[in-house]
Amino acid sequence: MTAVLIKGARIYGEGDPVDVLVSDGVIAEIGSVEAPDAEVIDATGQVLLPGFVDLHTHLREPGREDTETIETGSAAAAIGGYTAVFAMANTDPVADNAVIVEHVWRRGREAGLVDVYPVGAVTVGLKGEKLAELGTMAKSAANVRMFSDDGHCVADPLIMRRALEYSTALGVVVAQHAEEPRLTVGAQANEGVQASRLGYAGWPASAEESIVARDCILAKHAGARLHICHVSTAGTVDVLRWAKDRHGPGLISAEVTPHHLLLTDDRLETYDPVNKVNPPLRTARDATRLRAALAEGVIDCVATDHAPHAVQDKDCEWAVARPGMLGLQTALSVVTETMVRTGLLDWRGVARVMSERPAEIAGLADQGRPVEAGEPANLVLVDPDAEWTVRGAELASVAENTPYEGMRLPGVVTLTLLRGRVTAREGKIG
Ligand SMILES: NC(=O)N[C@@H](CC(=O)O)C(=O)O
Ligand SMILES: [Zn+2]
Ligand SMILES: [Zn+2]
Repeated sequence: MTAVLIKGARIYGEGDPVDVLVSDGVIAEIGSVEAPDAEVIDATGQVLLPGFVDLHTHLREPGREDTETIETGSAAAAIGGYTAVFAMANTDPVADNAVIVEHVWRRGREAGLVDVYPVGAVTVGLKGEKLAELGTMAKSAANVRMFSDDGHCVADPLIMRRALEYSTALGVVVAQHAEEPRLTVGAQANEGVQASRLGYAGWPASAEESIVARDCILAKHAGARLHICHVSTAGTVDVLRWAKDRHGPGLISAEVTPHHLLLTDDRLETYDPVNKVNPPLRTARDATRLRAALAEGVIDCVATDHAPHAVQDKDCEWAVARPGMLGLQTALSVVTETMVRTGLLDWRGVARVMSERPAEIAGLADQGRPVEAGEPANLVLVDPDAEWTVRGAELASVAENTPYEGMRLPGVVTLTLLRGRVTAREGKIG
C-alpha cells in the first residue's frame, strides 16, 4: 500500500495547517513532513477529521438489491466520508440469525470500502413476538454489537424488557425505533396544522415520546444500554434530558437524522412522497430544538437512516409510498449547513457527533479515534468552503430518492481513508 501524505490540512479545523503522513494503515507522522515515495494530497484550506461512523443505514441486501446493495451502499458511505456503517436488520430475509448477519459482514469485507457492521433483529422476523437469538448473533463471526427491529418498534414492554436484560449479559446495545403503533395507525404526516390543512392523518409526537419514556425507565431498571433511533420531536429531547440526568452517563444515547435537522413539514405542500419518512418531518420548532440538543449533547450523534427505495415505491400516491430517504452522501453537507454555518458546532463538534460518539456507543475500538500519530488512519478530509448541487441520479446508491434534489449545500468530502487506504476522493470511489 502506498503511503499518503496529506499536505496542509487543519486537524479538527484548529491551529496551523500541518502535514499528515499515513502509512501501513496508521497515522505515521504529523508536522512538517517530507515523504518522497508517498502520494501527495494538497489539502490547503481543508479540515481533517476522524472517519464518520453511521449507526443507522439501510443497505437492502439481501432482498431489495434493486434499490441498494452492500457494495453500492458502501460506495455511497465512503464518498460521504464514512469509514464504518451499521446495516439495519430489516432486510428480506430479516437479519435475525447468524447466517444472515455473517453474510452481511462478509459482503461488507468483500466490498472493502467501509466497515459494515450488521445490526441484528431484536425479535424473530421483526414481528415483535419472540426474541431472536441475540447471543448466537453476538458470538457469530459478525460479532453483532447492536440490535434493533428498526422499521418497527419493539412495542411489547415485556419483550423490550427481556431484550434489555439479555443485552447486559452480552455487552451489546438495543436501538429502539420509538413509535407506539397504536398511536400511528394510518398516520401519514406530523400531527399538526400542516397535516390538517393537507388532509393527512396525523402522526402524533406522543407516539415517539411515550415509547422513549417507557424504554428509558425499562433500561434503568435493567441496568441496560439503550439507544434511541431518529429522534424527531422537541418533547423527546425533554424526556432524554430527564432520563440522562436521572440515569447518569452512559446508559442512554440518541441519534438525530440530517433530514430532521434541516427539513420540516412545510415541504409537504407538494404532496411529493420523496418527503415521506418515518418518523415524519416535524415542525420548524422541533428542528430548532433538535439542533440545540445535538449541540448540547442531549442528542449524542447524527445517524443517516439512509433508506433507499425504488422509483415505483416512491413515485406514487402518498398513502402507499414507502417512507425513507437517502442520506449517506448528503449527511456531512446537511450538518455543515444546519450546525456549522449556524455556529452551533465547530469542526471538533462535528467529529464528536459524526465519529467519536457513534463509535463509543457501538463500542468500536478503531473508529472515532483522535487524529494523532500512532492511531488507525480512518480519516476524512473535508473542504468546508466548497459547495455542491445534489443530484439523485449522480449518487452512488442504486435508488435516487434524495429530498435534497437540486439543492446547493456546503461542505464537500474530498478524501476518505479506511485503514490508510483511499476509499473515495472527490465524489468518486478509490
Ligand atoms: N426511516 C424510514 O422511513 N424507513 C426505514 C425504516 C425506519 O428507519 O424506520 C426503511 O427501512 O425504509
Ligand atoms: Zn426507524
Ligand atoms: Zn431506519
